[in-house]
Amino acid sequence: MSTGPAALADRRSGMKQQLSDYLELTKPKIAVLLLVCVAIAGFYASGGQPDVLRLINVIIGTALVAASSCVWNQCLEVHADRRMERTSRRPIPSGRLSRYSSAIFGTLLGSIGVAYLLATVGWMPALIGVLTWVLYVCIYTPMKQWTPWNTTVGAVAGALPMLMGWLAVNPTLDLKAISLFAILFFWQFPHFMAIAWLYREDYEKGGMQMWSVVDRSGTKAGLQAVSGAMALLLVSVVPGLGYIAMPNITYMLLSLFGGTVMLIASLRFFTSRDEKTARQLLFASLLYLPIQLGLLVILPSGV
Ligand code: HEM
Ligand SMILES: CC(C)=CCC/C(C)=C/CC/C(C)=C/COP(=O)(O)OP(=O)(O)O
Repeated sequence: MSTGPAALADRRSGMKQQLSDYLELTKPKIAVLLLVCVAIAGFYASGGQPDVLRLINVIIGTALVAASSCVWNQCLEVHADRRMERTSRRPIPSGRLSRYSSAIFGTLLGSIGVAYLLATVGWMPALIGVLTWVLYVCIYTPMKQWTPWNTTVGAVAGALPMLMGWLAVNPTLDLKAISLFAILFFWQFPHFMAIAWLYREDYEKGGMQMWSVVDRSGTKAGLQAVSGAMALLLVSVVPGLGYIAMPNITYMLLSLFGGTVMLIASLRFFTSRDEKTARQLLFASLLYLPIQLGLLVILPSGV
């Protein structure tokens, strides 16, 4: 084996590339927003006075289990990912990482994550973590090839981590916990229908049965976005109700405003269905979620 400076530099850059490939497998951008949501759920569940260590622990455990689910998702979807432009350069379809080593990596992440959750925040968040993993990897992932209802199942998997954050600090799932779950659940319809429309040709190539593929006119994707945004507008107000005698009016008004922006963006997408309205809706969705949930941190008196 060559040990000259050039060979050493080559080996170092190869290792760097591998590390960045393994990181890419965990879909870190989605994970960041998801973990912000988990943190806010935990903060909100504690009535604004969180046990910081428990909060950090549930974030770490959820990050590991979510990363594992994303790795396994890509191990199972390699053939479809290879056919789609958006995903063809991912580490497994492009041949930079093997399916085998990725599956081992995903299994390690998941096992450590579940053990970590069990050891630090108890069995309830750990159980929801396992259920979410199974829902995402074993049900949602294959379902994408069968039916457009896959998004509804994916949205349950996307929203369940809210309950992990909640249950880590509060063992009772009440109306506020359910409203947090519902906010994240309904948010995903406008978020994803914009994406499903933008990448409809790609999804078709990958054999994915999204609403934008089974109905090429885009009417059904538009309707799903608008229905999701309407439901989102309604449920986002619920955390402001607090005790009936003391509703958090500021929170409720700001929620109505944010929800209306999402609804208008969804309606524009429904009526025009072009690149511009879809991109605007996707952008609005990515801005809306951290702001909406941030209101629960800034204006906690509605708890
Ligand atoms: C049915 C559920 C969901 C589906 C099918 C979905 C799908 C996707 C896809 C395909 C992209 C990539 C878009 C692109 O490359 O332009 C994306 C972007 C994104 N998603 Fe979702 N998503 C879902 C739920 C979620 C959830 C629950 C979160 C976090 C709370 C989330 C956060 C994000 C973020 C932050 C981005 C932008 C990342 C980037 O720029 O690559 N998504 N989503
Ligand atoms: C704790 C735990 C297990 C959390 C998992 C939560 C999680 C990763 C939710 C993601 C929601 C979702 C359906 C994303 C899109 O995946 P996709 O497969 O449609 O995206 P792709 O086409 O880019 O691969």
